[in-house]
Amino acid sequence: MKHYKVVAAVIEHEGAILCTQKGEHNYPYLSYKYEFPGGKVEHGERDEDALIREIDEELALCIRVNRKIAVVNHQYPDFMITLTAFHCNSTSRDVTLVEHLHAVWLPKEKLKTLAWAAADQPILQYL
Ligand SMILES: Nc1nc2c([nH]c(=O)n2[C@H]2C[C@H](O)[C@@H](COP(=O)(O)OP(=O)(O)OP(=O)(O)O)O2)c(=O)[nH]1
Repeated sequence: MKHYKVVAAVIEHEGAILCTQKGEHNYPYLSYKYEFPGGKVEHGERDEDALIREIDEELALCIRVNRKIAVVNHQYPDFMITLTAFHCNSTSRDVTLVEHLHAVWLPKEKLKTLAWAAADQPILQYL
C-alpha cells in the first residue's frame, strides 16, 4: 500500500479561508471533494518549502506559512496519507486555477457546508 506525505495550506485572508475543489478523479471517493491546497512533499524537501512551491504551482498565489495546525493519518481504500496542515496567510485572494475545478473563500463557520475529502474532516475541528 502506498503511503504519501502530503502538506496542506489553510490560507486565511481577511477572515476567510481558501477551499479548493478537485475535479473528477480516478478514485470516486476523491472526485469533486474539497481540500486545502497543497500536495506531496518531495524527497529532502522541507514541509514549508513544499507548501510554498505547491501553492505557487497550483494557484499562482504567494503565501506565508505560519504554525502547524494538525497532522492526520488517513487510510483511503487505495493508499494512505499523512496530511500535515499549516496555517498560512496570503496578501491577496486572486487565484489562478491550474489544477482545481473551483475555489471559494469562506469564513471558518461555513467550512462544514462543503463536501471535504475524508482526510480533511479532522482538520476542520482545529480551525
Ligand atoms: N493537497 C491536498 N491533498 C489532499 C488533501 N486531502 C487529501 O486527502 N489529499 C490527497 C489527495 C491526493 O491523493 C494527495 C495529494 O496529492 P497531490 O496534491 O500531489 O495530487 P496528485 O496530483 O498527486 O493526486 P490527485 O490530485 O490526482 O489526487 O492527498 C488536502 O487537503 N490537500
